[in-house]
Formats: sequence, structure tokens, C-alpha cells
Amino acid sequence: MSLLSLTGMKTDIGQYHVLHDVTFDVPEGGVFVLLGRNGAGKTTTLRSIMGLWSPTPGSVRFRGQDITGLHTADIARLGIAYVPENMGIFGGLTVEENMVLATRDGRFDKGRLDFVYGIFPALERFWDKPAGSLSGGQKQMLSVARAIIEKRDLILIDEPTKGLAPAIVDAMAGAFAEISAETTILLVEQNFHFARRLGRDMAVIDDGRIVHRGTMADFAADQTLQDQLLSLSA
Ligand SMILES: Nc1ncnc2c1ncn2[C@@H]1O[C@H](COP(=O)(O)OP(=O)(O)OP(=O)(O)O)[C@@H](O)[C@H]1O
Repeated sequence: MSLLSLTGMKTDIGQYHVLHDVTFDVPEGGVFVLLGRNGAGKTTTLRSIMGLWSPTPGSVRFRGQDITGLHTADIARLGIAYVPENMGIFGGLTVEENMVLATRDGRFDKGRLDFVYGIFPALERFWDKPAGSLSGGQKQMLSVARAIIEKRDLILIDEPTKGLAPAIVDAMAGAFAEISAETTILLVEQNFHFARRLGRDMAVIDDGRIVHRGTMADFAADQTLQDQLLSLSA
């Protein structure tokens, strides 16, 4: 059984038909990549999974349970975390306060905090600093750290490399490889070079429709297919 299954998902935002037919399965373990150009529908797909938009018709199943139409908080409680493109951190609060707000009951498990520091050592150094004073890369690390401060089954991450320097992107790739050893990641990306390093399975979305599904290894080896599908992203 797939960890997450999207079937025939259509999402309207106001009068706009944004998703027309989004169907794909995310298997448990590793990184699943959803590629697509600007405005293709990647963020809307993640927001529809999290209950922030309502797909009608269509269904979202998590571990076989139909979660379509549940409230976002209930979806999160089932073990799904969301790292939005704007990172969702509180600039006026310290790193520690941002992390506290991401826990269920305001307390850290010591072992878990060490696990997070092991992946993102900068957070320990900046623990008492305002999140707003961090660099772009450190903010992105904080936003991912908030998602893993408690163990989750699935993390949805929206374009985490956008605007980051290559060295930080490398650090992110290492971090995601570590995280994906315990938690399935659904990664939305435009950066194919980053995505291909991490992805096991993948799909391409264009104009609100899934136009390709397969393994990253097959996709990365097929230049014609890449030219055809990623040029949609030109
Ligand atoms: N709140 C909204 N109101 C109206 N249209 C919207 C809204 N949010 C998104 N859209 C439209 O829906 C389409 C898909 O947007 P979405 O943000 O899902 O794309 P994306 O693939 O995540 O793009 P990007 O890479 O730019 O974030 C776009 O045409 C966008 O303009």
C-alpha cells in the first residue's frame, strides 16, 4: 500500500480551475519528487493534501485512510508535516521559540533535539537569536527543523532550494538524505539538479495535470523525456 495516494484531484481556487487531474502514489520511504514549472500547480497540490484547499472531486488517502476534507490540524496530527515555500517561521521570535511552537506540548525530547542539531548544527549556535536575523539558508533549515522536531511519517516540502547559494543547497541535500532515512519526503522542486540527487520516484505536473510518473533513475537517464517535459518549464 502507498503511504499517500492522490486520485483524480481537482482543486478550484475561487473561480480558477487550478488542478484538473492530479493522480499519483507516494510509496513509503525515501524522497518522492514533484517537478513542475512556475504556476504548474505544485503548491496547490501540497495545500490540497494538507486540507488548506478542498479538492472536489478527488481523494487524498494517507495509509489507506481517506483524509479528504479533514481539517489541517487533524491531518497534521496523523503525522504529516508541511514546510511551505514562505517557510512559515516567526521572525520576531528566537530559534528556540520557533521550535517550541512546532512541538505538540511545548516540550522537547532531548534525544530528538540532538538528532535535529546533528542535521542542522547552525541551529544550536543560533538557538537564542531572533529567527529574523538568520540567513536565508538558516531560515530554511529552521523551517525544516520545525517539521522534524517530532517524528513524522511524511513531510511535504515546497521548493526548499529557492534562492539559496550552491553550498547551502549541498548542505540541504545531505540533510534531506538523512531525514529521508526515517521519514518519507514529498519534495516539490523546480531545481532538477537538486531533485535528481535525492528522488527515488517522481512525477511531473504541468497546467494542473500530472504529465509523467516514474522513477528518477529512468527520468534522469532519458534526455529526450527531460527535454520534452522540463521544457514545459522553460
Ligand atoms: N490564491 C490564489 N488565487 C488565484 N489563483 C491562484 C492562487 N494560488 C495559486 N493560483 C494560481 O494557480 C496556479 C498554480 O499555482 P501554484 O502556486 O500551485 O503553482 P506552483 O507550481 O507551486 O508555482 P511556483 O513554483 O511559482 O510556486 C497558478 O496559475 C496560480 O496563479
